[in-house]
Amino acid sequence: MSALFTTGRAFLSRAAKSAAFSRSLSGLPTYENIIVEKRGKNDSVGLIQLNRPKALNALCDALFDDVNDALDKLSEDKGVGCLVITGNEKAFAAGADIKEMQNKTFVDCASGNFLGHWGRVSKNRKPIIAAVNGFALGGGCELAMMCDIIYAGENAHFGQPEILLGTIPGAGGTQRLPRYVGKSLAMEMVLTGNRINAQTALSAGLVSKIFPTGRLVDEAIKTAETISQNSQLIVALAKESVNKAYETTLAEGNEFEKKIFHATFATADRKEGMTAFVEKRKADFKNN
Ligand SMILES: C=CC(=O)SCCNC(=O)CCNC(=O)[C@H](O)C(C)(C)COP(=O)(O)OP(=O)(O)OC[C@H]1O[C@@H](n2cnc3c(N)ncnc32)[C@H](O)[C@@H]1OP(=O)(O)O
Repeated sequence: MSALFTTGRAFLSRAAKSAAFSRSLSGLPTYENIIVEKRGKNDSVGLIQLNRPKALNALCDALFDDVNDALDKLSEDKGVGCLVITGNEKAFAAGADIKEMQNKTFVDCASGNFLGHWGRVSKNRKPIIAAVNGFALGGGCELAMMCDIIYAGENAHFGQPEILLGTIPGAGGTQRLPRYVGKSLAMEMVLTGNRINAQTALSAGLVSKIFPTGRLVDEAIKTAETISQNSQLIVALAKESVNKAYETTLAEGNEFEKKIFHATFATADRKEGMTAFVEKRKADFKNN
């Protein structure tokens, strides 16, 4: 067992203990494949930790069902303003579960819309930060890219190695990756299966910040807490507007943004934010 793995297990067992404690306070359900907690000031951050360490958090169907259920619960929770998804220190997630899909046929995939339920992560209205330590490969890299912000630990590695398994990415790897890191690097990653490290991911634009491995999750929670202090209503509109930039032409995107900007003037939070500035006090947003 490597020193790194020992550290990862220690991290997990600490997280598991604190999860058990906070679950009893928060009323969040327990899951087989993930640990869910509320963290940060006023429990305003929902933390989802992928928890299949023996399989390097391979994304089996049941794990994704757990993630989707937790996202639903946290999205309904008015006290939670931002979410963080993480793994452990060895792996964020090593991809879709190869053992689970090894014997699937085309008919199984097409008729069951295999991986279709993964897309719900990117449709969530609340912002999601991926805190990536260790391997983020295949579906693991795609899961990180479905989130709104990616922070990486110094030991993070990103890759789309599906080509080595005789297949291609199936949850956005050939679509999101070129938009984030450019065509040349994305093409090289997808066609060779080679991984990039955290530093390359930072300079190419896949991640916005790198932190020491042990500090990563706390830093992601800090940012999530900052986001949670803003109006949830306006945060959701801002997220929608930034995402529009990836779905439309520049002119259409600018038009959309202007309309949403005008729409914020119909909210009490916009009035409160500007009044608080003029009165030199902190805004007290009510999410309306
Ligand atoms: C959308 C499509 C996809 O995502 S396809 C999957 C893409 N991902 C991959 O191809 C990565 C596969 N994993 C690896 O290449 C390696 O595990 C590694 C480089 C991530 C780590 O290597 P290491 O030597 O450190 O660990 P092991 O290979 O011994 O793995 C430990 C344990 O985890 C199981 N495992 C790892 N990845 C997966 C996976 N994607 N699906 C299912 N299981 C996985 C691996 O089999 C080992 O378990 P064991 O019981 O010992 O067989």
